[in-house]
Amino acid sequence: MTAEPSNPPGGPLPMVVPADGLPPRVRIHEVGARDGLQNEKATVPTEVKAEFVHRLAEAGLTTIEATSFVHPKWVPQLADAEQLFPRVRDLEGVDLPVLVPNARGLDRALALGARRVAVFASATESFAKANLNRTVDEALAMFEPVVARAKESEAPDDLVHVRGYLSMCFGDPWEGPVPVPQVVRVCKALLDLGCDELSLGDTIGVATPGHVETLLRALNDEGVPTNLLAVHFHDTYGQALANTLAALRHGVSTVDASAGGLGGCPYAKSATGNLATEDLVWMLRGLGIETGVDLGRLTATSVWMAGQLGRPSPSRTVRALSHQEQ
Ligand SMILES: CC(C)(COP(=O)([O-])OP(=O)([O-])OC[C@H]1O[C@@H](n2cnc3c(N)ncnc32)[C@H](O)[C@@H]1OP(=O)([O-])[O-])[C@@H](O)C(=O)NCCC(=O)NCCSC(=O)C[C@@](C)(O)CC(=O)[O-]
Repeated sequence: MTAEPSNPPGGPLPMVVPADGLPPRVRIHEVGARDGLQNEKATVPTEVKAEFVHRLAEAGLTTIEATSFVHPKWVPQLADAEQLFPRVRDLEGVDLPVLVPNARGLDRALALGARRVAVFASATESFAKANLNRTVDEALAMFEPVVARAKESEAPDDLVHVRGYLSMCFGDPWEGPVPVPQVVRVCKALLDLGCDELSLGDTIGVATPGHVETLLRALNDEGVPTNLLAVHFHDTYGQALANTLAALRHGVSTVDASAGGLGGCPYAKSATGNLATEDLVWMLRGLGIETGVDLGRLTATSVWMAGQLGRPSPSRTVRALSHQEQ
C-alpha cells in the first residue's frame, strides 16, 4: 500500500489548529533501524537495513537513528555498522545519529563521518550493569571523554551533536519503580557532561501520564530546560501515546518512535516494542501538529519491513490502514 486513505474510519480527520499549550511542530526521532532491529533474533541483511533507512527518509523522517557502534558481541544484530553507515550517510537533509558507548565506539563512528552520536546511561544500577557492564557512575565516567571529544572543535559547524539517553526513568525490571530524584541526578550529570539533548527512556513501558508529568516538573525544578528534553516510550501497557501527550502538554517537542512499533532492548527483560511512529503521526495529525511525515508512505514502509521480518507489525495504525487497503 502506498497512499493514505482519504476517508479514514469514523469520518475524515478534523482540521484543527494545535490547542493552547501544544507545540505546533514535533520532531520525530525515528529509532526503528536501531532500537527496532537490535532485538531481532534473525540477522537482517545490511541491504535491507539500508533500504529501510532510505524508505523512512522518503516518508519524510529527518532524524533517523541508523545503527550502534557498540561491541558486536553485545549486539550482534548491529555488528554491520561499518557496512551500513556508508550506505545511508549521504541522505540529504537527514540527521543520522548513531549510538556510541565509549571512546572506541566514537572512533568508529567519526571515522565514517557520523555527525550525531548518542551515549546511553541508566538511572538504575541493575540496568547499567546489564547493558554496559558498568555502575551508573562508571558509565558516566566512560562517556565523559566521548562527549568532550565530540565537542572539541572550535568551529561550531564541526561540533558533533551528542544526545544522552537515560534508560529506566520510570521503572526497572529488577528494581521496580525508580525514585524521581535518582533519575534527576543522572539527567543532570549527562547534561553537565555537555550533552545537547536528553532522551528520557521508559525502557520497559511502565510509565503513566501522571508519572511523566511528575518527572518533567522535577527536572524543571532542578533547572533542566524542557527544550533539551525528548521522550522515549515503549508501549507495554498501551500508555505510550497518553504519556506522549502528557509530555507535549508540558512543552516537549521531540518524540522518539519506531516505524511499525519494532523494538525492545536485548538487555532489559520485559522490554516490548517502542511507540509506533504511525500511531504517533496519527495522533499528532489529529491534534493539528506538524511532523512532515507522509503517513501513507511510512505505513507502506512498515508493512514492507514486517514482510522482511516475517511477522505483522504491532502498530494499530499500520493494521487499520492496511485492512482498509484490502
Ligand atoms: C560498553 C561495552 C563495550 C562494555 O563491554 P565490556 O565487555 O566491559 O568491554 P571493555 O570496555 O572491557 O572492552 C572489551 C573489549 O571490547 C572492545 N570494545 C569495547 N567497546 C567497543 C566498541 N564500541 N566497539 C567495538 N569493540 C569494543 C575493546 O576494545 C576490548 O577489546 P580487546 O581489547 O579485548 O580486544 C558493552 O557493554 C556494550 O557494547 N554494550 C552495548 C549494549 C547495547 O548496545 N544495548 C542496547 C542499546 S541501549 C537501549 O536500547 C536503550 C535505549 C537507548 O533505546 C533507551 C531506552 O529504551 O531506555
